[in-house]
Amino acid sequence: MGPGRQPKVRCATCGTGLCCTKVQDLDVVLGGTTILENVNLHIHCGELTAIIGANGAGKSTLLKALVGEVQHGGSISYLDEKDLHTNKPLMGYVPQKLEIDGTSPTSVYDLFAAALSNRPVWLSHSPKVREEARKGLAGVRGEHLLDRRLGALSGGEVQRVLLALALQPVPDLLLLDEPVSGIDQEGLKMFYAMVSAIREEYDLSIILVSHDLDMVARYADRVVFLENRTVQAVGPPQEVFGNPAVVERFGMGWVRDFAAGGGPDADAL
Ligand SMILES: Nc1ncnc2c1ncn2[C@@H]1O[C@H](COP(=O)(O)OP(=O)(O)OP(=O)(O)O)[C@@H](O)[C@H]1O
Repeated sequence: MGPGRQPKVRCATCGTGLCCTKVQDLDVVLGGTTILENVNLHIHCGELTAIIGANGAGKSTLLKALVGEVQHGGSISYLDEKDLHTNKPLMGYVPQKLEIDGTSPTSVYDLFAAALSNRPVWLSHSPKVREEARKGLAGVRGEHLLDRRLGALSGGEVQRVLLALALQPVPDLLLLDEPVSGIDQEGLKMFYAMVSAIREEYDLSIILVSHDLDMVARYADRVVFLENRTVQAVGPPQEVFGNPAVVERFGMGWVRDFAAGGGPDADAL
């Protein structure tokens, strides 16, 4: 946890941390189709919660509902240290993909300048803004990307830049939609290592949509399994990966081994 964010108030329901997010009876209807229904979740502060499920299960839609990008029924409430209930936690969001015009002259620094300063991006900025941008990128091992054009970045580099931006300033809730394409295995490992480091450093909730069960087993504190439009299982990885519905969905031998205490081979990750 970061030095400036010491827990003072504990969530009355779970007692695990400073803040938490409660999702109650959430549903989402898009284009006349019910995508999510009756979703109930309690997201704990200081934890990395991974959302897993088959393609089309509604994982990205759940993140979009949390961030307010799609309308939903039910309620999402947030408990924080100041007033105990607020509907406006500070959110950081990294989408699954971002359409970037490959020919655009916009640089990574332009993005940071827009986020960090009140001045129009085409005007010059103080060295302080540049230094803050450099520091932010250094946190995701991306210092060298500062003056690169956005359109010239690889998928993994874009994700790192977006992750650094999502931490300006450090949010209460960090929502990450893992990209399904454009990132190689090394890039994915680096992404998870960075997310894990962020969880260690700051007292915030991280909600991560993931397609990589090995990484989830290794890094997540809590796993949410979505299927048939709702939450089918929630709990620590050990518990959720032992759930018959999860074993059936993913059909992976190690899921059972993991539940039995074996776990994925760390060297293979
Ligand atoms: N705007 C929309 N209008 C209608 N249906 C939509 C809309 N957006 C998403 N959907 C549908 O909602 C369902 C859930 O989509 P979502 O992207 O949330 O799934 P997901 O679990 O994140 O999938 P993936 O693992 O493939 O990324 C899909 O069937 C998708 O086609």
